[in-house]
Amino acid sequence: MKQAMIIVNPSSGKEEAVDHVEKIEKILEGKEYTVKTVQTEKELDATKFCQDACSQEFDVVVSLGGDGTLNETINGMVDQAHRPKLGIVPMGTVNDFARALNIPLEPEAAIETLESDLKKKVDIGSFNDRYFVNIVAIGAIAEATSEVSPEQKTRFGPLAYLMEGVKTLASSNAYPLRIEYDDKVWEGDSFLFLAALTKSTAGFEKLSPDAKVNDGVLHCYVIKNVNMLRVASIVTAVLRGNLKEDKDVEYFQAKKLRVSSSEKLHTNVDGEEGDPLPVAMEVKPQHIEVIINEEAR
Ligand SMILES: Nc1ncnc2c1ncn2[C@@H]1O[C@H](COP(=O)(O)OP(=O)(O)OP(=O)(O)O)[C@@H](O)[C@H]1O
Repeated sequence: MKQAMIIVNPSSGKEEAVDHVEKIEKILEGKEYTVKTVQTEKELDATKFCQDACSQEFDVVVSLGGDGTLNETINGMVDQAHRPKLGIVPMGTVNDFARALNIPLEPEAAIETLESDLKKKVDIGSFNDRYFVNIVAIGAIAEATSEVSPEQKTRFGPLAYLMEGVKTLASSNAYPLRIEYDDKVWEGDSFLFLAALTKSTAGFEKLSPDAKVNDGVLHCYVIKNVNMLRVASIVTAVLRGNLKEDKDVEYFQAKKLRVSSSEKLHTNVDGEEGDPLPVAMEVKPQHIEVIINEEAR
């Protein structure tokens, strides 16, 4: 008998995740899975549940929650020998990974995706001893956006990050960065460094428009030491999807990176605070299989 686990974060989004469990169970049972539903209570529960599902060789794990739950679920499977297929039902305010995969953002529609037999292999990034699926940001802005409150997110959605970012960009300094990537090095002063696996960051789907979920590379943007008058044009470039063409932005692709600084600099990994510098990153190409629908293909 095939086995499926549903990992539910009841606190995600508008606290409506639990209302969707029954429909998911029905769909999976209809596909002849024995279904085990578990609820998270705190940080890292999703990782532990997913590790159990891997060691018991479950066929499918569904993450019913926001990007935090999804990130914790994926962290629970990356290192495992047996990795179940991943179903995603987005319940958060941003849902970057679902956006990147063209999985519907509306939960009812996303649940119907689970009827599908289509799958897509996606890249995962390692960041020191953990994993990410969307983006790593380094610099003062990265630190500020970790502080966006749940209330701000609910009220303003992705704009909350943009507002916090612009506020910080206008008041912070550039920092010296050394970025070793593949066999090259970039060294200089930077306001912000971004390493993106997917096109969607904080709900902005054009930040790194060329990044495909399965292209095996990190799309890297170094925003150099810009004069304050140029902040507005960089924000416009982000919104228009042409950040990499900006004269104050260095763009490159890399499979492997090491970032260090003489200053104490913080990082933001998929929207949460990460280790301070120095950090190492590497792409694990097409490492996880996600259930998608025809549209997402
Ligand atoms: N029962 C719970 N109550 C409170 N927090 C929880 C619970 N279960 C898990 N968590 C923690 O909540 C964090 C945030 O959850 P998640 O990202 O899924 O929802 P969200 O914050 O509403 O989504 P988004 O960030 O997209 O708005 C998880 O990373 C997890 O550590």
